[in-house]
Amino acid sequence: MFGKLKEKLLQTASKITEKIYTKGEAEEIKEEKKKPKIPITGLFKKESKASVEEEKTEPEIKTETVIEKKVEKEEEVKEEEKKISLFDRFGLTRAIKKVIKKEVVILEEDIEDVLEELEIELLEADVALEVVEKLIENIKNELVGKKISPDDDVEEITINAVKNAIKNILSQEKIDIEEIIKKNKAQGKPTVIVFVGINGTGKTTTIAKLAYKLKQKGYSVVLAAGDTFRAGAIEQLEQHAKNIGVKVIKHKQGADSAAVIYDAIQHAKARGIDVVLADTAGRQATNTNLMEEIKKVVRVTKPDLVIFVGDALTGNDAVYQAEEFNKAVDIDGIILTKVDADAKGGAALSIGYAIGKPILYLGVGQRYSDLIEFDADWMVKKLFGEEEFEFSTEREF
Ligand SMILES: Nc1nc2c(ncn2[C@@H]2O[C@H](COP(=O)(O)OP(=O)(O)OP(=O)(O)O)[C@@H](O)[C@H]2O)c(=O)[nH]1
Repeated sequence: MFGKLKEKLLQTASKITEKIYTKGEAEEIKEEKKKPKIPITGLFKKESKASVEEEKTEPEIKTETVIEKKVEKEEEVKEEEKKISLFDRFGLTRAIKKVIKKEVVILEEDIEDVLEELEIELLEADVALEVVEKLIENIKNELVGKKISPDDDVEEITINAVKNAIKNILSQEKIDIEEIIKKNKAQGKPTVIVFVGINGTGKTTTIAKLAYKLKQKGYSVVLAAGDTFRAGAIEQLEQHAKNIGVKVIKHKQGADSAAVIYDAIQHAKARGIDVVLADTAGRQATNTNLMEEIKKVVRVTKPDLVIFVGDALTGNDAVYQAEEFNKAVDIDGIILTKVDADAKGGAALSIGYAIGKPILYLGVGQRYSDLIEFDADWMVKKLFGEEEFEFSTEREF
């Protein structure tokens, strides 16, 4: 996940580390690493005379056991010797570490060229320009002027500087959908969520995934077939609804989208249903008429949340579309789809910062369970290789 981005960020941290080593005239030292888990000494320890004597006085039947034990111990020793030599061969029991010999104060000129390279690479990874500029500024704020002494762990300082710079970009005010549902439930009303976005980003699919997730959490859900424009959209939503066991409120194709969603809300109120998830037709932000229509849908239905569904594969275009939809209907949050197919990761890093709204979930596949909650720490762990994410290629739709 986010392979390209991860590689560029880790490379930057390591290049800055090398700059500091050079400036601080670093030298290499050998340091003993933690011994492997098995207490090696325990295996080599000469058995005390007494214990050997004891074994000798053991009854005949035990002789076999003593010999077996000795063979077993020798085998363990051989095994361990093999491992030690392997460790030695790869130097895993001894680490080569660099330590700067004198204190270093990082100047902007020390890291300028590394950050210029990073700027180009991030743009190639589909990171929006304003996000690239902010990230570079954040790294400079973290490092320029920083004093590093010979006792400091240079690698840790540089990797943390890049991590903090990323975290700052990803830290938009989070929305807790369940909290909103519970609050509305207490007031006896459904939570209405309208999904907007351009064609083919995965709105219909994402609605089904969220309905599946909410149902698993014990909430009742009804879907509103508000995409009355695209041929087959209503049937597609109905199939998803059937697969996950929720109801769909629909009108004929071509009907007024706001009217369908309005009816779904009345249905939910009448039956005490917790959540209404409303689909809408995909539309280009440049299509003024269709943008006017989505404004009307939001005005009439007064949803608790307007969620923009963006396609991670479209990189900067997803950011542009999010900005346009945000101007038109003031979106509350983002769901980024097809992240499983997006090696670059630029949209995931950019879209929230560009419009100042949080990413709520990521779509990571074509199963109903392939919708995962998003937060800054989660993404930082993925970007800095502290956690891997296993995608599934299984398809449920
Ligand atoms: N790999 C992958 N495919 C996805 C994901 N989310 C949606 N898709 C696929 O994207 C395609 C479009 O999804 P839809 O839900 O039909 O898109 P839409 O936004 O409703 O499209 P319109 O109705 O034209 O607006 C489908 O083939 C989905 O299976 C995802 O997270 N990962």
